Amino acid sequence: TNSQHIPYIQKCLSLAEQSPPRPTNFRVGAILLSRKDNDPTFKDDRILSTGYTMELAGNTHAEQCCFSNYAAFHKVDDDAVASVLPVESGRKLIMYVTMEPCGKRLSGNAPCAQRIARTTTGHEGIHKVYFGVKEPETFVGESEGCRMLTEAGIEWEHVGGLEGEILTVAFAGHENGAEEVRAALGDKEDTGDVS
Ligand SMILES: Nc1nc(=O)c(N)c(NC[C@H](O)[C@H](O)[C@H](O)COP(=O)(O)O)[nH]1
Ligand SMILES: [Zn+2]
Repeated sequence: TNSQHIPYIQKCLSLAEQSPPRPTNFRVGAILLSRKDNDPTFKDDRILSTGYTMELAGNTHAEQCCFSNYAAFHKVDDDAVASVLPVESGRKLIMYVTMEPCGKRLSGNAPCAQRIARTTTGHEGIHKVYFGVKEPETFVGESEGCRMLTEAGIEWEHVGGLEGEILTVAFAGHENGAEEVRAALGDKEDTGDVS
């Protein structure tokens, strides 16, 4: 069941709530952790880094800040973060994000799915990404993040149950945020069963 992932999505949501509201992006929170294989209790999880949208200067994304915070702690440039991520036999690197990592950014900055994929170039890197909601179509239409992760051989999983809370936080800086939340949630119903 995905209930064991909910506490992490909720922690990411608390991070997202620290993000300054803007109409030009979503407020998102991210956590990077190391998890022992075959440990369903998660009691040996090690949080490596966290990030939220615009935590760091400039037009920064939650996942981008998560990596950048980790790179800074280990005194390397952002683009060298893969080289300082832990590689431990019997453990995997896992990321939790309130929203599907972006596959395209209107700003043209490197999308987070690409940043996550790059951790596996020449290194073990991120094994799996859990997120609480697919990216709404507001900025880029049909989201590409999951496809990019799959192409990079990175697993991903949608952890359902908190979509309303996540979208309400994400859209807080938007002119008609509540309406956009309803629309985004409504999209889900369209794709759901037709009972
Ligand atoms: N996963 C994710 N984490 C974030 O921290 C964030 N802000 C977005 N947002 C996705 C959205 O598609 C982009 O915010 C817009 O496409 C505008 O692009 P910029 O953010 O200006 O580069 N998505
Ligand atoms: Zn992003």
